[in-house]
Amino acid sequence: MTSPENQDAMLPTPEDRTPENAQTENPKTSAAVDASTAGSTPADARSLSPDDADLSGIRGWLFDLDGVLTPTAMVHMHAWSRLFTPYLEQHGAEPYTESDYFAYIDGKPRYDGVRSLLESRGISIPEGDVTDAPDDDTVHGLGNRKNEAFNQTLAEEGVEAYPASVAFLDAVIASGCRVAVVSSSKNAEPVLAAAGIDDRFEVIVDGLVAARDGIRGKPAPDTFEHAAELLGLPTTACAVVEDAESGVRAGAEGDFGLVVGVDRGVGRDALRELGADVIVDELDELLPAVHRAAAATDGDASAANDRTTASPTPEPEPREDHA
Ligand SMILES: O=P(O)(O)OC[C@H]1O[C@@H](O)[C@H](O)[C@@H](O)[C@@H]1O
Repeated sequence: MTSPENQDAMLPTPEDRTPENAQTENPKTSAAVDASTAGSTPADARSLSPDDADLSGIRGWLFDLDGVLTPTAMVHMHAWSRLFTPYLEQHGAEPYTESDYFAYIDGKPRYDGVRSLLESRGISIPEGDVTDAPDDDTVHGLGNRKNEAFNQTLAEEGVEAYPASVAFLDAVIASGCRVAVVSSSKNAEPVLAAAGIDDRFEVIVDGLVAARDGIRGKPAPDTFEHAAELLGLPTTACAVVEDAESGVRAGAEGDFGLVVGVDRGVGRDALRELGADVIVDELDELLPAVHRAAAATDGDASAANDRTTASPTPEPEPREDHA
């Protein structure tokens, strides 16, 4: 079993990111974002610190999985590298780097990741279909090859959830919030089960659900919106929790109450510019805000209770009729 700590140690830092992969477009401002400025805080930074976050209107939490709840972004990353490092070499293309993962693949549905990376190298191959064998030279064949590598690592190493994410998850559940997982991965259920946290979620919208129901994947907000609907909550009462560029874009694009960016390597400035409202390194930084919101709700409830149990309002004195 690989511990989250060990996997964390392998995570790329913002410094590992190259300027060329960090060029993104802010869906809210349409401004070009250059994450090579990571480390400096723009003067107009609008993201709240976790200490200032007001969670009082939030009744549902929509969690991404890989990189937010479990360190499986690393497992995906390695599986993609096992696919594309030899593949690009064989095609005489620019070598595959970790930066390519963040720029073209992270958070997106499997075959969208393949298309996006191949497009970046000007390589065009047939689409094929999901039944393609892993050694077929098609978009689906390559995706299936990557999936074999992913499942092999998962079986060999297992997965442990991030302890801080589990602490946060349990705190929001205890505070009465509803929770869902929203993942592009078709392997979300086995990953949640391997991490022992599958029983905590009442709703799971994963790559299988999206493909079955024809829901657009991240960076479109649709899978998050679908999860809010299944929870029976308006999107404005839900918070999106994401670590990937495509996922934060999806959250910013929708009308959600809050977008929390977890910095696992994308970089704080890039997350902020993509539309994250609050940025943390670990989710337990938001525990004080959860407790504050729960205390305020309890306070409201007991005040309402006091009002209903207080002695009834006396009948008004009969008005003297001076007419
Ligand atoms: O191939 P899967 O398991 O369906 O996953 C698709 C994608 O799922 C996302 O959650 C990951 O961030 C990506 O790295 C991954 O490629």
